[in-house]
Amino acid sequence: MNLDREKQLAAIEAVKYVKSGMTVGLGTGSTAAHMVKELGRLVQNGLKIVGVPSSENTKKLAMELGIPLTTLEKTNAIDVYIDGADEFDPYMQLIKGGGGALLREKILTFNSDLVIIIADSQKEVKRLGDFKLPVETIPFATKKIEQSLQKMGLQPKLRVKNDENFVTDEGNFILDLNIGHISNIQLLETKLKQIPGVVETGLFLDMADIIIIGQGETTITLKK
Ligand SMILES: O=C(CO)[C@H](O)[C@H](O)COP(=O)(O)O
Repeated sequence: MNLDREKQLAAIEAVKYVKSGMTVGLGTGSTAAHMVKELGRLVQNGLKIVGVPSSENTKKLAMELGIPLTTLEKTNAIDVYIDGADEFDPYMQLIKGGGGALLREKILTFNSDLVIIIADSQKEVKRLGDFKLPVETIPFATKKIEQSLQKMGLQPKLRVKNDENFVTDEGNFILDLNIGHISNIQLLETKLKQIPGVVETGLFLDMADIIIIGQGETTITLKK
């Protein structure tokens, strides 16, 4: 099974929803990078779009490919947002944030008319929770949040990169939580958001309209 090829096929399929004149939200990660590259190719061939990147990495890639960009504050509406996911379940609920861009990703998702998730076949799970749930936290509060989450049995782990705390594009930290196969995911989201200093979680509940999954040499599409 070639997972990278599956990501690419899902990305190519998703880009078919993009038409000239649209404002397109650009996700982050290796699957989203395939989508940005495909859009770049189409832009070279005359597609007229404006992109809103969800991270500095995606911004850099899109600029290299000649995709015109704007910012969220300057745009009226995002027609379609395309991004990857770390896990999705049969109810189209997601865990995102493995790449650390969950805050901007969730903001773009919330502000988009159509949300398309693209994934390789390994991202599909019966129940969310094998992937460690990323939670973005304000540095000032992170130690205390960590203690609260420890008491909740969620085994928080401060994300580290190159021996330093991982810092998001918004200047925050990330705690990765072991949520297990928790039954009430909505309640967990509510509880996490109630902790002062928690900026956002990687639970994307009821946010995806379409999920396109690469499966071998083909794709499968789930719709809400
Ligand atoms: O949420 C994300 C980044 O914050 C990514 O979409 C998620 O981590 C999937 O990444 P990849 O496509 O590389 O598997």
